Amino acid sequence: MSSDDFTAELAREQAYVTTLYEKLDAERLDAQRRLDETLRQTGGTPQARTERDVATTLYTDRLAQLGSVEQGLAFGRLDFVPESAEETTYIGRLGLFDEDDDYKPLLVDWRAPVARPFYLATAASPEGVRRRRHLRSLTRKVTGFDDEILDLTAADQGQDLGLAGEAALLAALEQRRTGEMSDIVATIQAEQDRIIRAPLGGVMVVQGGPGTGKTAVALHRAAYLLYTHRQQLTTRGVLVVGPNSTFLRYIGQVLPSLGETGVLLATIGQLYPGLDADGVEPRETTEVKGRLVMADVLANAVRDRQRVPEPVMEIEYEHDVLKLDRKTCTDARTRARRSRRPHNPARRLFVSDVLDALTRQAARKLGEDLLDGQDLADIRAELAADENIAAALNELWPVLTPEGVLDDLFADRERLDSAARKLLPEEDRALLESGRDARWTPADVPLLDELAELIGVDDTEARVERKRREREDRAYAEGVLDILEQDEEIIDEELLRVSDVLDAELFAERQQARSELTAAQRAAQDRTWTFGHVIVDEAQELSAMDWRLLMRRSPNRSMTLVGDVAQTGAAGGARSWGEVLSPYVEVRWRLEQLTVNYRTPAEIMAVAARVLAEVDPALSAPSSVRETGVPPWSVRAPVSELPGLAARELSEVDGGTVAVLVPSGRLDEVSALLGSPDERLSVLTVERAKGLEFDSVVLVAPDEVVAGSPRGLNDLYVALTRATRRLGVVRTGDDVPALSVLG
Ligand SMILES: Nc1ncnc2c1ncn2[C@@H]1O[C@H](COP(=O)(O)OP(=O)(O)OP(=O)(O)O)[C@@H](O)[C@H]1O
Repeated sequence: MSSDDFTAELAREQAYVTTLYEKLDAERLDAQRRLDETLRQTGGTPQARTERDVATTLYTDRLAQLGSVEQGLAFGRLDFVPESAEETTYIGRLGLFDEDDDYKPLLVDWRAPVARPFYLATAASPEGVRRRRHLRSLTRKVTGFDDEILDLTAADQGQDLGLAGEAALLAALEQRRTGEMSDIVATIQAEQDRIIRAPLGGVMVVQGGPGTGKTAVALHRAAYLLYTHRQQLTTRGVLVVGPNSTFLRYIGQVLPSLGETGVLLATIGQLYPGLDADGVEPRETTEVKGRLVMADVLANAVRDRQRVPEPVMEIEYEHDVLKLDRKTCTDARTRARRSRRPHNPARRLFVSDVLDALTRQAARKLGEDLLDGQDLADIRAELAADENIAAALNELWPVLTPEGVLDDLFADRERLDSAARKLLPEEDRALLESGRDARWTPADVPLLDELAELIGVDDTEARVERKRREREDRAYAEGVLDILEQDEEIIDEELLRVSDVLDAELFAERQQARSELTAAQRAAQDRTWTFGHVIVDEAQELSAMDWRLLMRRSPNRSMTLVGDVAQTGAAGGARSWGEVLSPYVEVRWRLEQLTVNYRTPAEIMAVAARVLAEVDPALSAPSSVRETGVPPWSVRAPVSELPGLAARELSEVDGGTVAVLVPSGRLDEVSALLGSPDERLSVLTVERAKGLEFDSVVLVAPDEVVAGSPRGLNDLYVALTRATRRLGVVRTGDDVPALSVLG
């Protein structure tokens, strides 16, 4: 294309894109006007109010969505071959239609079926597409475009990796990293697209090496599923689980940039309402807590709290003594246990049987034959209200809380031994011991969740309280509305402005009430919430106990699990997907693989591949899409030289990000040394860097990373594959044979 032709074509694209933004602005105004109108309506029947709430939600969501697509609204264009039904289709972040022209699509949402050829068409299989164009833009200005002509003469384009829109893809990959992940909606590749659009039901595992876009794919899949199954999924919500809060912050913007705000992002440590478990503990302790056998340990711990007298318990009652013997209590306990109810609800049966026995005893003392049924009921009620008897019942079958049981278990060696002696060897039990009220760690959360199941947390009171608060809020809102209505009848024009102010306050309150009702937020407060779909990133890190918790949140087993067994760092993490999943779905899960590495350049991957071969010769590293021409470097130097090395890297990446990755034992030392005011520089352990990426990575003391855990080589592999442009290794101790290529 000549430069004149290019300029003219760019102007045409600009004109079209400008009309799209005009349309977007008009839609925003319209949604805002409708929202204002809805919020201004007052009073009415309860049904009218409910309808108003629904409309408020609808317009607020629409406004948020329209606000989120400002950058890169339209990013693609397809021109079809002349004989096809379509001619030209623009692809963008959401759908826009022309109401004046029979709702002709002006812009097609990337998730709509008609947009698919944009991601799938190849020269060999063009799907009716003649030309695919990627539009580049900055704010609302179109700055350029890249074309691909899809005819067979171009069939060898995209080399053997089969890349679509290669120029646009490479341009995206070469961008400096900002510390926040960005969406890939303009350059999704065919192998990724198939995963993003896979059917909703069932368990799908996406296995792929580092940088193959697993995280990106998982998030775009969430957006796709919400678009395609909106009705079903907005009520139950979608849960995305990530390995830690650093990671969640890193990915936090992707879904909002795709117009989706209703997804719950959480770590396992956040999946027990009311807790944000972020305590730290030795790796070995985490491993023991994650073992499946802990479910039996906890079941024993709860059973141990259901006691019987040895052999008799004497209770003072009204200047007399009542006796509870072992047999009576054992029978009551057996009946309560056989009910298969959890501990707290089963308590009612135990208490009832014991009270019956005590009532009979007290009646005998009073001369049984003289008493009628009413007398017996009165005695029973008195016994039930007696403090000593309540204390005895509490000793035998206490009301429990998950937190209380777990705290007691880990702080009291006798309890721990009793529950775990036959299940865990002495050294593992020692690892579980902690001080009372120790900070909860992420590994405690599935244990608390398991206990909540065993104990059956009685949330009746909380529920009643919630209902009461809802009623109060509603009554308050109605009161304000009534006042407004009366005022509006009597006040003159000028004073109406006062009611406008009041309206605004009320609107704000309604907004708050509405947001409290999103599925994601309700789910966050409710342990028993089950999600419409569950997505797990870095799924290889989860322990057997983590999986039990997640499966409870997904009884319909509609799940997308993304991860890489070669990157497993957790001692209790996955070695094979089958092993992890078979207890829950047997063989009913499907595997998808991603094979192209979009992050790490070939020069760095060559080093990482050698480490992978040592982890397991059967595993193969993904192929890199690009080379940088910059070989990784390696020096032997003391850590005192790190400030200089880090500064050099910062200037090399010219505004990009640098991470200094350290073995966990050196985190404090190196952080203090680098004490960086520059937010583009971070010091992280390899564990924390999992899932993240940086323009440049400096790995310190690789030998200590390898020696630091039973899966040290996996950790080394993770560390080497975090860089998008430059990699350096600072050796302080022994050489690591797997890195010998670096010299
Ligand atoms: N189709 C694509 N277009 C543009 N960028 C892409 C594409 N696919 C992946 N990327 C980019 O490649 C990088 C790696 O992606 P991502 O973090 O999702 O990989 P991953 O498989 O989760 O890696 P890891 O296993 O190391 O955590 C990201 O910067 C992502 O934006």
